[in-house]
Amino acid sequence: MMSDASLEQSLKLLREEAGMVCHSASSHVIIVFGASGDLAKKKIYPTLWWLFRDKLLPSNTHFVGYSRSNLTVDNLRSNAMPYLNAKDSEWTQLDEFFKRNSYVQGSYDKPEDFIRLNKFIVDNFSACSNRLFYLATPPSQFISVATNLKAHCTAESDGLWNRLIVEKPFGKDLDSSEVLAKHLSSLFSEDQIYRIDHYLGKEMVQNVVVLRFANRVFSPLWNRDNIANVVVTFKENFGTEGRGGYFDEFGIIRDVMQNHLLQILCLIAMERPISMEANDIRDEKVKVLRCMRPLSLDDVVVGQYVADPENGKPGYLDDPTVPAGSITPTYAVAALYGVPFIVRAGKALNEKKCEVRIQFKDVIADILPSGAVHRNELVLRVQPNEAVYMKLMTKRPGMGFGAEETELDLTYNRRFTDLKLPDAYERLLLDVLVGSQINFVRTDELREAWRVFTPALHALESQRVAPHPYPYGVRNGPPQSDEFMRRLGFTFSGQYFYPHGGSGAGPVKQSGLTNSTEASIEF
Ligand SMILES: NC(=O)C1=CN([C@@H]2O[C@H](COP(=O)(O)OP(=O)(O)OC[C@H]3O[C@@H](n4cnc5c(N)ncnc54)[C@H](OP(=O)(O)O)[C@@H]3O)[C@@H](O)[C@H]2O)C=CC1
Ligand SMILES: O=C1O[C@H](COP(=O)(O)O)[C@@H](O)[C@H](O)[C@H]1O
Repeated sequence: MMSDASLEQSLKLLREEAGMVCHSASSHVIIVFGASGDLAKKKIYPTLWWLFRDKLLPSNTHFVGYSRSNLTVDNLRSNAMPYLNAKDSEWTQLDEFFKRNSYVQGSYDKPEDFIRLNKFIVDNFSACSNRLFYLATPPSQFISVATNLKAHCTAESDGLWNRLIVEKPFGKDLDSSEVLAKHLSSLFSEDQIYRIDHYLGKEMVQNVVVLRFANRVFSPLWNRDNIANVVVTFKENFGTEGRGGYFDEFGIIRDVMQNHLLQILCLIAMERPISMEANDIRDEKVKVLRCMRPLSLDDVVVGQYVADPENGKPGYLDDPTVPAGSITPTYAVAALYGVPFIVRAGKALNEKKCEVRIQFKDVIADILPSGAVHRNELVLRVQPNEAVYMKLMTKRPGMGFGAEETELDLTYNRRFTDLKLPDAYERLLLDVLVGSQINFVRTDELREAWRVFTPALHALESQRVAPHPYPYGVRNGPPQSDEFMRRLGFTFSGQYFYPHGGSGAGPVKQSGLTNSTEASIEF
């Protein structure tokens, strides 16, 4: 009788003879599920094109779009065209890119469609292809797509890999996220699953670890003895505008706060990881989350934008894709356990911006006149116009002896000229191709994130808490949010003056100030 080992060896030889074993990949195939959708046209196809154009992809890479719609590659191209930013001089290369594309129409739940997709890949490229599956479908399809992929469409030879990119939202609360996580992990191993949070691919978010751990000046100050509060802000100056169908089911907390802002916060709050390995960094992020107690209703203020007759902008409920009477929050500010950490996110505000603001505790300024000294702030501006600046006090230059608030300013586009920063998706897609999980969310991180937010989300929904109204275009959601932040210790002096223009255009003056002299105090 044959031993198990020799049986396995004989089978291997037979498979090799039949051409079923690959020693290494001869090509890479990137399969986009949900190729007809919004994300595909606005983010995924442009990213693939930029990576192709800049020759950052393995040479023999092919792209297969898959969705239920009856489409052609030409349709994919024209849908994505407005987002590709292709110059006239790049036209030939763009044609080359689309020649590498194909499209397969199929369902997300019928095994025969996935068998057909598999045959398409093997017939048109090679059985020896690494496969990257991008799940850009509505989350309701994740389970059936993953199940069918595993059963009928993965590369099944040693030496090849299958990787799965899963877009957010990863569930709607702790329970639904656990169901999804368990299902995916019954099919694919953790190192095959890439849960994408595109904020982790943004330049300034990537910079947090370097800024914190490569600079001696910050480490002794980075603790609750010196930091009064940390505010992580996400603002958009537009509303849902036709995307209400998706948004209304989730709301701003699930859309932005539980994922993007919490990830940034973890990088700000974590202890030094033992190395830059993906799991060492993610271990530290999980420790931060595990220290946080679950949010209750007292820890949040929610708002919903209403029409502003002065600027003619519509309210959330005026969006025809939003259900009548919806109480879904479009703005939220929450206090997370710790320093405190304040996270806030809102649609239809006065500007588009994402930043981290670290307010240091007040100095004992008893040798200076009262009110002359403002607390230091370190600001990491994620977007727009990446910048790191520290607001601090200096003597006003000249004969006088006034104290003036000014800044140490590292504005990227002034300091790093000719800089082309990669789009977050470009960086993250390359990470997946090289097998780096460093910028992706691990199952236990996700579980902890939902543990923190689920009680408040359930309470808001079960008690039908009405969000506070705020007019489209205001600075910080409903008036209750500034009050909430003040109670948590955030202070705003309103006297700072930045002469060069900031995230917006032109010189920046705070209310009541006309120039830097007025912002200083003589003594
Ligand atoms: N390198 C650069 O480009 C630099 C740019 N600047 C620019 O200078 C300007 C001022 O900078 P900075 O002091 O950091 O930012 P701001 O003065 O705009 O805001 C400081 C903080 O106070 C909040 N705030 C603003 N107004 C009020 C208010 N009336 N009541 C309560 N809170 C308020 C802000 O909230 P909210 O976010 O909601 O407004 C923010 O959290 C900005 O435009 C900035 O971009 C400054 C330094 C460097
Ligand atoms: O994930 C999301 O992010 C976008 C904002 O992304 P950005 O890179 O343009 O800042 C947000 O508009 C959207 O609602 C949300 O789902």
